[in-house]
Amino acid sequence: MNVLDVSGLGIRTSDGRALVSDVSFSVGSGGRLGLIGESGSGKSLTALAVMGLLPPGMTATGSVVLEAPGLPRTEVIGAAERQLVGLRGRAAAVVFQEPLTALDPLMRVGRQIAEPLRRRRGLRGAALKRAVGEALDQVRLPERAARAYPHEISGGQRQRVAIAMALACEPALLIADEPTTALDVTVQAEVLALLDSLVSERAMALLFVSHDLAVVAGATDRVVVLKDGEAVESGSVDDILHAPRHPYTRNLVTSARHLEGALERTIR
Ligand SMILES: Nc1ncnc2c1ncn2[C@@H]1O[C@H](COP(=O)(O)OP(=O)(O)OP(=O)(O)O)[C@@H](O)[C@H]1O
Repeated sequence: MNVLDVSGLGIRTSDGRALVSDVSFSVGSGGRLGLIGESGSGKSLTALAVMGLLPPGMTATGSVVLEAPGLPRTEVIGAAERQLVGLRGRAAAVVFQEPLTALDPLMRVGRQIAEPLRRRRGLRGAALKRAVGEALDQVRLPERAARAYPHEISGGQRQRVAIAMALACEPALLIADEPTTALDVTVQAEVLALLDSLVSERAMALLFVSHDLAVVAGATDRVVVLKDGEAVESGSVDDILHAPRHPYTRNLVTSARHLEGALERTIR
C-alpha cells in the first residue's frame, strides 16, 4: 500500500510564479524516499504541501494522497482544514531542521510530549506519565529530561524531543526535513542512527528531505532529485550514486565525492 502518492504536484505563489512543477513520487509502507536538491529547489515546499501546510497565498495543484491504516484515504490538495487536522500527526508527521520551531520555549519537555499523547490518544494521569516516559526512552533520553525546558538541553537532545513528539501519534509516514542540518557532525550521526532504527522498528514510511547526498544515501533507498522545482531524476540510491543520468545529479555526486576525498585526506 502506498502511504503517500504525489502526482503532478505544482506549487505557485499568489502572483502566479511556479515554485514547484509537475513533481510525482510515492512512498509505500516501510519505504524510504529521499528528496534531494540544492537550496531553493523546492524540497521544503513539497514536504509542506504533503502536510497541507503551504504558506498563506501559495496554491498547490495536482494530487497528494495520504492513506494510512484506520484513516480515510485523503486527497490533501483542496481538503478542508478540519480533515487535515485529523490526518496530521497520525497519517504523517514532520521533524523540521530547527527543533526550536517545534518546541515551546516556556513549556517543560514532558508537557510538550504529553500534549499529542493526550489529544490524539486520549491518555490521562498515570497512563499519560508512563507514555511520556516511554516516548523519551524510545529517543534514548532519560526520564528526568521531562522536567527540563528546551533551553536547558542540547541541540541534539532537543531534536530527539521533536522526534518523540512527531512519533507520539504513531504516524504511518514520517517526513524529516533536513533533520540533522542544524546539529554538530557527531550529533548528526547519532540522530540519523536513531531515526533509522525508529523507522525500521515501526515499519514507518520515510520521506527524507536534504541537500546532502551522503546523508540521503545513508537514510533512504530511493531518491528524487529536484532542481528549480522540477524532478530531474529519480531512482534507487545505488543508481543515483553509480550511474547518475542528469548533469545536475552528476554534479551532486561529484561534489559529494570531492568532499569525501578531502575529508579522508584530512584524517590521514
Ligand atoms: N513563503 C514563501 N514565499 C515566496 N517564495 C517562497 C516562500 N517559501 C519558499 N519560497 C521560494 O520557493 C522556492 C523553493 O523553496 P524551498 O524552501 O522549498 O526550497 P528548498 O529546496 O527546501 O531549499 P532550502 O534547503 O534552502 O530550504 C525558493 O525559490 C524559495 O525562495
